[in-house]
Amino acid sequence: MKVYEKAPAKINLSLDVLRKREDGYHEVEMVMTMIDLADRLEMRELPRDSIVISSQAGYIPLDEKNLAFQAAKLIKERYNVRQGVYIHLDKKIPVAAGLAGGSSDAAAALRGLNRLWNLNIPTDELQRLGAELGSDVPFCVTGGTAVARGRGEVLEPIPDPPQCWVVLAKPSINVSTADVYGRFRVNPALKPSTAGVTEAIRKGDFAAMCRSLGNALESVTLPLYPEVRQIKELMVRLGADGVLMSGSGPTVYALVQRESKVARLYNGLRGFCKEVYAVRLLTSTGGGAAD
Ligand SMILES: C[C@@](CO)(OP(=O)(O)O)[C@H](O)COP(=O)(O)OP(=O)(O)OC[C@H]1O[C@@H](n2ccc(N)nc2=O)[C@H](O)[C@@H]1O
Ligand SMILES: Nc1ncnc2c1ncn2[C@@H]1O[C@H](COP(=O)(O)OP(=O)(O)O)[C@@H](O)[C@H]1O
Repeated sequence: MKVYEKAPAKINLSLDVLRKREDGYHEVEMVMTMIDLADRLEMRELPRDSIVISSQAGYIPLDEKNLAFQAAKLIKERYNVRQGVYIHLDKKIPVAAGLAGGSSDAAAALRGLNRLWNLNIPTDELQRLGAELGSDVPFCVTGGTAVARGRGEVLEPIPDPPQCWVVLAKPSINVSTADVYGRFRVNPALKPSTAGVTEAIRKGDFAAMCRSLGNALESVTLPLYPEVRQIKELMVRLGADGVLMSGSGPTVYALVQRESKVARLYNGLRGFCKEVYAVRLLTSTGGGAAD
């Protein structure tokens, strides 16, 4: 038997870092939503009891460092599954980009293996397992739009944002999430308004949502990598309605509602950056391409 799962990328519409905790993680408050840029996972039973990962992408680990491998190992151990699995990852989400590609693959593996092995694990338990794999995995288990607190695993679902285009540009630099959090210092003068974003979303007010976008981790990543700031500035010049770095970066996204602006942004960014994508938000009310 085979199962397939789509693993979409997330963007952070707001990301506030409240304080460093004693366990080394940071207490966050962020608004996350999914976009229609996704990896695809195929999961197939193996006759022997092992986990095998393959991918067309040459630049991700295929051993126990792969988050989909870790998800399979965790679920096998906890539910005493003696069957093996072959997982193929069709990678489309750029790696180490601030888009939670690995986390979404792990979440998709949890959902898919729950089906493949008929385990009937409830969603909240899949999220608890996900939290053992990474802070963004619980959100990726359900997707949608949510305020995430704690280290990212305490989730409050909220309505989807007003539908729009998302034009993303990933500069070819590698940013380590742990390094960015490690360098972060709380600055009350640079406090993103999670309440502003959620209020705008609840009112369906696209312009107010764009005005409220904010990411505290920009205070670390922008000074370290000037090209990230340059891309933000270019996006504004090219007519973006709202612009923000996602997660710890380095990907920057522009939100636009008018389709006529998308080609202008896409082409303008392509002159500056090799990896540029134009996609829709993945909302439940349509607009995101279904599988
Ligand atoms: C910044 C965010 C925003 O959505 O996304 P990305 O940039 O990774 O996409 C997340 O908080 C990243 O979540 P994730 O990538 O799952 O992080 P984890 O694997 O759990 O942790 C990697 C490292 O980041 C730091 N970390 C992570 C989350 C958190 N709330 N506080 C932290 O200090 C820790 O040093 C940890 O060792
Ligand atoms: N399935 C996977 N896809 C992408 N990266 C993975 C995967 N499994 C493990 N990794 C590793 O996780 C790290 C972070 O990748 P990713 O989740 O794409 O970034 P981010 O947390 O910035 O969104 C990379 O260094 C990569 O080698």
